[in-house]
Amino acid sequence: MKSPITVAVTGAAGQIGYSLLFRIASGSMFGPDQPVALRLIEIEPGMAALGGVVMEIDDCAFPLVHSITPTSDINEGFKGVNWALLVGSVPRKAGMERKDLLNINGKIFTGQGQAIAKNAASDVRVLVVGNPCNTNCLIAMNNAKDVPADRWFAMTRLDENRAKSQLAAKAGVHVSEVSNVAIWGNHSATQYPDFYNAKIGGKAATDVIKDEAWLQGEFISTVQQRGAAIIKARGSSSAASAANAVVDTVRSLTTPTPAGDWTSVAVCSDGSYGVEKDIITSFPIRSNGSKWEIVQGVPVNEFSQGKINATIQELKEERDAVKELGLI
Ligand SMILES: NC(=O)C1=CN([C@@H]2O[C@H](COP(=O)(O)OP(=O)(O)OC[C@H]3O[C@@H](n4cnc5c(N)ncnc54)[C@H](O)[C@@H]3O)[C@@H](O)[C@H]2O)C=CC1
Ligand SMILES: O=C([O-])CC(=O)C(=O)O
Repeated sequence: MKSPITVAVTGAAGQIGYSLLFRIASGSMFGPDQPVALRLIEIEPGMAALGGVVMEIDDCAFPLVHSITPTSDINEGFKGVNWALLVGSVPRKAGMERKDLLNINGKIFTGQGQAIAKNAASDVRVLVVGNPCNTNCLIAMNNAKDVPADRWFAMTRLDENRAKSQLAAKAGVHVSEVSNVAIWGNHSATQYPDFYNAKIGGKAATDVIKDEAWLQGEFISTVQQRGAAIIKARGSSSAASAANAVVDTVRSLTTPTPAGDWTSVAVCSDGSYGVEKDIITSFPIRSNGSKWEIVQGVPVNEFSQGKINATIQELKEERDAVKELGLI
């Protein structure tokens, strides 16, 4: 039996938590022979509901669950964690942009960054889901200077999965035929889902879908606005698909990327592709199972460059706003 991986999930009693915990516990995230120690973090008002979720995890009798620690104390919650999944925060409502949440959610991530630096395992990796996730990740990272920059991630995998699904539907093929979909920039309405480098059945997506006006227009806006469309339809923001994307993100970072493909996650920019350094922005990345790298040499044409510039500009503005708030 392997020794357990310790995973912290904040907002564990929330919508995403309710889908995510059972996927982690069943082995979907770390594999079918990897035990997990769950550290479930909630604010005090969420603790009663979290107690119910813990009862349900118990009632699944998962063979891989080594232990469950529900807590509202972040120092206890992040103790010894190898992975910290920062979900807990307020979701937006209809009519809001994700960055409207910065004032509400931003300050959560200063304390959590500090508590991670103080308590987590030396190999900790952190994935921020709570919105606006790129800039919340920037806040946490800047409040945890001892944790190297390559351990911080913010989630754009849901956007990648959405983009793949839209391309597959338009091309009339199964989604598994779609590869090399890069999301650039912010998890927001300015993100750029890059169809120029995407492949369908191994061919350039633009050779399979000949409708470039659709690709440049409706495709991009559908992906950018998908979160809002779900809020409108469901009355609350996407949860099961978000939890699924968390599982996909961690799996993609901890298992080798298939040859020739890449995946999307927001990481601390090292200046690749001329992007401002030290902001958290989505790139195409590859992993060998333990180390990841930004894929270099992906062609960026003039159209793509314009879209990337716009989303990076928004991230710089968000960074400046949180600097002004004293959060970084
Ligand atoms: N990056 C992405 O692709 C996506 C991000 N999200 C974001 O994820 C976040 C969570 O969404 P839901 O689970 O639907 O919200 P929710 O409101 O159902 O659950 C959030 C939970 O977090 C808890 N919480 C609040 N502050 C906390 C803190 N300081 N520490 C620990 N727990 C805290 C709340 O008590 C609540 O139980 C939202 O910010 C949402 O916008 C949602 C979908 C996709
Ligand atoms: O749109 C929202 O507020 C929730 C979210 O991040 C998404 O569904 O992509």
